[in-house]
Amino acid sequence: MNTYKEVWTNCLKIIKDNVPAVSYQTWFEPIVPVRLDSNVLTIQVPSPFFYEYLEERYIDILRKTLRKELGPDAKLEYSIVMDNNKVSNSKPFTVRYPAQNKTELKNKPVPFPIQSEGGSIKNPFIIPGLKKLEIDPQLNPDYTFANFVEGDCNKLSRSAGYAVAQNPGKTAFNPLFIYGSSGLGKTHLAQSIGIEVKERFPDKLVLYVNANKFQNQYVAAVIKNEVNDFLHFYQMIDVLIIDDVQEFAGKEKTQDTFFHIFNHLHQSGKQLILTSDKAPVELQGLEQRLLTRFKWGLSADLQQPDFETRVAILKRKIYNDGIVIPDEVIEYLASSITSNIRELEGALISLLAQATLIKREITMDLAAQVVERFVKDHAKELSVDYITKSVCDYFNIPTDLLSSKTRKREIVQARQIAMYFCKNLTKSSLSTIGSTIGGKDHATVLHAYRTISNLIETDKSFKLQMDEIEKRIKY
Ligand SMILES: Nc1ncnc2c1ncn2[C@@H]1O[C@H](COP(=O)(O)OP(=O)(O)OP(=O)(O)O)[C@@H](O)[C@H]1O
Repeated sequence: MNTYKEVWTNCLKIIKDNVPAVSYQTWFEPIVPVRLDSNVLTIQVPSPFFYEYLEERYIDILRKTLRKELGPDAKLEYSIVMDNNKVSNSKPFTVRYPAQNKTELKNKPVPFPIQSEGGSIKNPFIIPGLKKLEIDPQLNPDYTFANFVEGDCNKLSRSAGYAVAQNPGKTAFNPLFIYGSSGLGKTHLAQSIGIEVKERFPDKLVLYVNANKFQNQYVAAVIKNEVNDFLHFYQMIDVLIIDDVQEFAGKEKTQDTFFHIFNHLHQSGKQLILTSDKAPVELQGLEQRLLTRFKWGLSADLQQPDFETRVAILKRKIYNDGIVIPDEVIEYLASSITSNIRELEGALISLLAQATLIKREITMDLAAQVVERFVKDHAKELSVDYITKSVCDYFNIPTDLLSSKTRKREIVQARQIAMYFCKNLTKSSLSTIGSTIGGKDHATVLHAYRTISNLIETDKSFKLQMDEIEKRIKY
């Protein structure tokens, strides 16, 4: 029989080959194996957040490796050592996986979270020395105002963005909150502002960061005990652009930290630009005090472009790429793909690739083939809201009932099914799925996922029903 250390070392060997090096260092190296009681391995982790993160991101690989070592009944227990500075009672306590009841965790003061996925912001923690501080603003040079075609769908947002770029921090549009569905130009517009500010005011510190990356950096700072440096760094920025703030949903500590950064920057007359897939009033899982602040400046939406704007966007792209395409083909593309500019561009790129590969002229015939395939492949952009609605339609229940507190069996199961499909068919995190569907936490989503997976494996008629729902969602 292997000792607990050997078991864990064997698990680590497999895990190391299967997760990125930086994640391995961050999430697996700090783990200390503490005991093995028949098939139950206990590992010690530094905080509840650590445990939650492992459960959310790495539970599959943990389960597989552990079963390989200890057989199909392998179990994992966590011993969570609280930070001595922050918790009076530092006695470790254990949570048995699968941990469905988080009250034990919730009642303990939770130290700041941890983690790093090797965020790509270069030198995020440079301390200003004698020389002027410089940071890489993380801007895509193609995302300029010149390349952002104006139409009725984006007039207000674009002109507000332009005004902000002329006078960052000094207009009433602070924060500037840009929202709209996927692929309608939020990132492009937000980055245009950053590029314009850099051109007009080269000394201003501009930084673009996606909300997930911000969260990862924050967590990494906590691990390394560098939260002060993290705050200091962000509080120095003159124009801070945070993309996809809906991703902060359910991440309370990150929201808390962002709240402090927001206040500091706003009070110091610095500019904040935020993007989101929903208007502030519709955002779920975000603290009220943040939502209130998001509404302080201007909330401007991006809508679906009309036909003329879609044609203009394609023409701009073709012109930038130095290519010539017959007008009728451009118009055909613009009339076939209507709701998402990213997909419109994608279809154009596919068409160019096809023409190059098979050395054929770009004709209407070729365009029709490409569009047909493209529309099929990108039939639907699946979102948590869309999936929830599809599941509710299938069971013929109102969507708001799914988010209610009812314990009625069929509602609970419909909710679990919606969560299952959201985890499988979208890139949303468990926290985001949970907070969108009834304000639940990530553990509830994980539990739902496991319950439904088990049912699919064991109950044939349930599986058939699930196949039918999936078809409805996808086609
Ligand atoms: N008005 C526009 N003019 C020219 N190009 C545009 C315009 N709007 C969007 N695009 C292009 O469409 C693509 C998708 O835009 P972007 O990534 O900014 O969308 P998004 O709203 O941020 O999407 P998501 O929410 O999925 O991140 C980009 O290549 C962008 O350059």
